Amino acid sequence: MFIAVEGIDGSGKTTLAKGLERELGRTHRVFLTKEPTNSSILDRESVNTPADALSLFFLFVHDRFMHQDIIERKIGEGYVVISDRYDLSSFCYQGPPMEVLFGSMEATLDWMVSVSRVIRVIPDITFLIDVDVDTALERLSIRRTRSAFESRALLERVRSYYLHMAGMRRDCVVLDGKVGKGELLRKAVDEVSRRMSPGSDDHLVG
Ligand SMILES: Nc1ncnc2c1ncn2[C@@H]1O[C@H](COP(=O)(O)OP(=O)(O)O)[C@@H](O)[C@H]1O
Ligand SMILES: Cc1cn([C@H]2C[C@H](O)[C@@H](COP(=O)(O)OP(=O)(O)O)O2)c(=O)[nH]c1=O
Repeated sequence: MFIAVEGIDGSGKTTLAKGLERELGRTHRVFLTKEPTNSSILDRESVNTPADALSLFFLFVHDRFMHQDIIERKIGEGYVVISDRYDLSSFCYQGPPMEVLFGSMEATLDWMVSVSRVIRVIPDITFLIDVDVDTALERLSIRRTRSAFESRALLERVRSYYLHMAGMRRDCVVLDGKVGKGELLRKAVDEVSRRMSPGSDDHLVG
């Protein structure tokens, strides 16, 4: 099984991904990973022009193109794979600054989804942790640095892209990120348990 955790910066992805690793790790072999795998992609001053977003989109898709082979291998070895961010991050972060090239969110996403067909390993479940931008930024304010992606206006657009994508993708499960960490984790674990077929033991610790 392949689980992705998505949401705006500060939504609680890393907390949930680690919680899932711990809880699912009681009964399954778990491989926790993240994107970008190549964090030098993030060493940029500005990401707001369409040209910046376009080159970033290709860099992130390339990073994922390589990453999917590792994920596929781990799934084949019987692991439950959890990725902190995956393909929705590219659509939802690079989409807003590129929208001017396509005229609408729908047209932008159509193009991105089409380019992203090179990514053949798609999550069984994508948890989208949905929180309002104020809450997310408040949580991030205790962090030392902020990435160039974390401006309020952009995060509002990113959130609306995420909610739109959730309506388009069958693997997407929207979780209310305002609930406490424990409750959020419980809901996610329940959802995973429901999706794992009852008799299946192919992910069990041997
Ligand atoms: N459900 C939650 N309720 C309250 N605070 C949370 C919750 N989940 C995470 N946090 C806190 O918010 C901050 C950002 O969480 P983190 O998991 O790093 O977010 P992300 O990976 O989405 O940027 C951390 O200080 C974390 O302890
Ligand atoms: C994977 C991916 C990440 N990003 C951005 C979103 C985040 O701001 C940043 C990831 O930074 P990271 O330091 O991993 O942060 P966080 O814990 O906040 O998720 O990269 C994209 O814009 N597109 C992508 O495809």
